[in-house]
Amino acid sequence: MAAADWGGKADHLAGERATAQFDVDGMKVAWAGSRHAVEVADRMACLVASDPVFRKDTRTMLSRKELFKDTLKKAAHAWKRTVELHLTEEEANLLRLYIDQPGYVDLHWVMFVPAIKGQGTEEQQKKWLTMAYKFQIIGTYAQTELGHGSNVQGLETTATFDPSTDEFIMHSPTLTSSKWWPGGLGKTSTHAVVYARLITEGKDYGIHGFIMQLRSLDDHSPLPGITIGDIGGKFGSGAYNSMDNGVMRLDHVRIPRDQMLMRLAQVTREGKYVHSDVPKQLLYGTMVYVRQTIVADASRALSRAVCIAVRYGAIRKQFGSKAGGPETQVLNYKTQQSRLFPFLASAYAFRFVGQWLKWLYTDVTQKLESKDFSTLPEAHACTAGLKSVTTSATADAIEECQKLCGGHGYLNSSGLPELFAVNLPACTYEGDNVVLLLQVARFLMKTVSQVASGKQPVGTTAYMGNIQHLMQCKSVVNTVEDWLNPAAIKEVFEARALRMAVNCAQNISKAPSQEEGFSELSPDLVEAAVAHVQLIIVTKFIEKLQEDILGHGVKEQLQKLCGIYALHLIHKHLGDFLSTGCVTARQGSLANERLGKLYAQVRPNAVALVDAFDYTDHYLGSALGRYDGDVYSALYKEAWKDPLNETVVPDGYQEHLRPLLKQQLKLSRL
Ligand SMILES: CCCCCCCC/C=C\CCCCCCCCCCC/C=C/C(=O)SCCNC(=O)CCNC(=O)[C@H](O)C(C)(C)COP(=O)(O)OP(=O)(O)OC[C@H]1O[C@@H](n2cnc3c(N)ncnc32)[C@H](O)[C@@H]1OP(=O)(O)O
Ligand SMILES: Cc1cc2nc3c(=O)[nH]c(=O)nc-3n(C[C@H](O)[C@H](O)[C@H](O)COP(=O)(O)OP(=O)(O)OC[C@H]3O[C@@H](n4cnc5c(N)ncnc54)[C@H](O)[C@@H]3O)c2cc1C
Repeated sequence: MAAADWGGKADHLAGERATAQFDVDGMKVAWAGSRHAVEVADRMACLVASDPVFRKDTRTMLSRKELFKDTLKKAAHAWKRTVELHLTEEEANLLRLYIDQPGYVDLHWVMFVPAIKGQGTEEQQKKWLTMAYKFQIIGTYAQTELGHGSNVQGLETTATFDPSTDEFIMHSPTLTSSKWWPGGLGKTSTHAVVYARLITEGKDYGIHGFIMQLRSLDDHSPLPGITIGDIGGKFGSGAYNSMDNGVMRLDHVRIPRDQMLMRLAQVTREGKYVHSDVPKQLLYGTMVYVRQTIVADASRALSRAVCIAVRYGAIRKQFGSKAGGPETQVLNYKTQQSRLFPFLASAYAFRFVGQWLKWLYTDVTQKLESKDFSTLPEAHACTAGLKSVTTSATADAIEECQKLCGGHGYLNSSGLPELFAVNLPACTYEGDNVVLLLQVARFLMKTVSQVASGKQPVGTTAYMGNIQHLMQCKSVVNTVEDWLNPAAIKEVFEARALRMAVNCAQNISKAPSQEEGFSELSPDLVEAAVAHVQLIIVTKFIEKLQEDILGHGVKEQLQKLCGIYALHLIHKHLGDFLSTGCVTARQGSLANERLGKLYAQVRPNAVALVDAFDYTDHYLGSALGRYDGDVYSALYKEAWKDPLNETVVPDGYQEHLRPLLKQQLKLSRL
């Protein structure tokens, strides 16, 4: 995007941009995935930024009710624009993305529609998706209950088949079976895919999905037997409070039999339960799909925080030469670089692994269509693990970026508090991160045992097949420069991950039972899972560098960022690398030395590297992260927008402040 599109004002960061040693447009293509992706993203971002309905600069000052209404307005306007402009699915998704306000439409498109696509029969898809695609109905994904979220098999809502009427009776038998959390459920959704225990012929067949109409399509009132509301305010101002996460109780609500999603299993007219030949885990397919999209969200959120902190760090000056010379840009402090540049590298690393994960998901989906279910366990492990590691790292990094921006980072106008509050729940929704890492660990333990019995692992666990070498190899690194070698880096990550997994497997085998061992060792298993996932991220970054990457200096910058990503992990998790004997203390300190050199090389490119994310000022929503770097004017201007500044003398002065001051004055005169 050209500077003029950002307002064409003085560029306080021009000096920083002049020191870049690479082609920023080429980097934009590498980041977005293709020239086409850059072009569409630019067009949609500008469409949103130039439309007054999509303003969000006073969002954190709105009451919950005002914010919710504003979300309804934006969603309706977005749909109107989508129809008027005949936007493609790709364009419409990006439009929603740049509007940047969580709302019911996210659940409708990201969960309700995919759940019906994945679990509905062709006939059911035809009926329900036709209405959903035209927004004649609004849907959500109602799985979690007050008493159970992680343990899906523990859900209590029942769907009891009544053969006398050919209906299911949907019921919440206890307080804890109340549906709790589904986005859009509180006030908006007309329909939902509701997960409930299927009971027929007196037998409980476990959790299945059912399509339910919740509200009247005439006046939006809940249908008989359904009690629905919003679950209340959430963390932070603005942020996820635009979403009406809901609570729902069902009192013997009847739905036709054909509203059970019947791709995985069916109930016949007579009430017989019949299971299809597809694995029952496909019930969890929607979650696999969404976890994959969340990795892309994490890289976006992290890149926004880093963009703000880098640009501000280049503007902000503190302390200077004793002789009264110019003050130092805080970005020049080595401590600032060692805290911030690993996040910059992580943003790129997560972006590339997210692109790969999207490919993996598409590949698995195609295989499933031809009834090849062999890659499902790996897809589950990869989506669960990457969702977990990227969202946890992103939430931590956004919080640290606030600190990196000092006091101004704590202001809502920095954009960081809202960014943190919106992304923090990604560590919990779509599966608590620890629960998901334990799923990865379970997959790893199975793979280790298969390797032990001579089976050759494939895909992201293929490295485990090299067990003879990886269990006893020593890193070849001898000089600082040796840490530039991708093969040397990959080897230590592989050895660390494998040794941690094998240690766990050996310790589990000493326990009285597999289950007890798994439970006792769960903290170690989580660490082994993290090591495996970090290896995937490092590997995919290295593989990205083997592709054709166009643009002067682009590949060189990415090589440096890949080095920073890998070496900062070695530095951070040195305990793992030392205790598993993959690197020595000396090699660890050489890695750290290399890291310092890489930070210095990235420094002149830092602002250009965040420019390559290609974010408009509207999307970034930060006085500190403005493209033109005019930070202080922006902060000053933003302050005056606060409702407290609407009057010079505040409300409450007459009732509370004046009497207090007068009283104290009187007392002092006595
Ligand atoms: C250029 C860029 C363009 C971008 C355009 C993007 C457009 C975006 C537009 C706008 C942006 C808007 C932003 C939207 C962002 C996303 C919105 C996100 C909204 C979030 C809303 C949140 C929703 C939710 O949270 S829904 C509820 C989620 N709940 C959970 O995740 C529950 C977690 N629990 C579980 O998954 C399970 O209970 C469990 C896995 C923990 C345990 O399962 P269980 O059956 O009890 O037990 P287990 O014995 O462990 O497993 C049995 C076997 O099954 C295997 N398995 C488990 N899960 C799966 C699976 N998912 N798939 C495959 N297999 C699975 C498991 O490994 C076992 O196998 P084994 O062989 O027997 O070992
Ligand atoms: C903003 C937001 C939006 C959401 N949207 C939806 C939605 O649209 N639809 C929907 O159905 N749900 C939704 N959810 C619910 C979400 O999916 C659940 O909150 C999530 O799956 C975690 O489950 P839980 O809340 O039961 O946590 P719990 O499982 O109760 O977790 C509590 C703690 O226990 C730990 N723990 C749990 N089990 C284990 C274990 N086996 N081993 C070790 N530790 C364990 C966890 O790590 C965590 O620290 C949403 C949640 C949030 C926060």
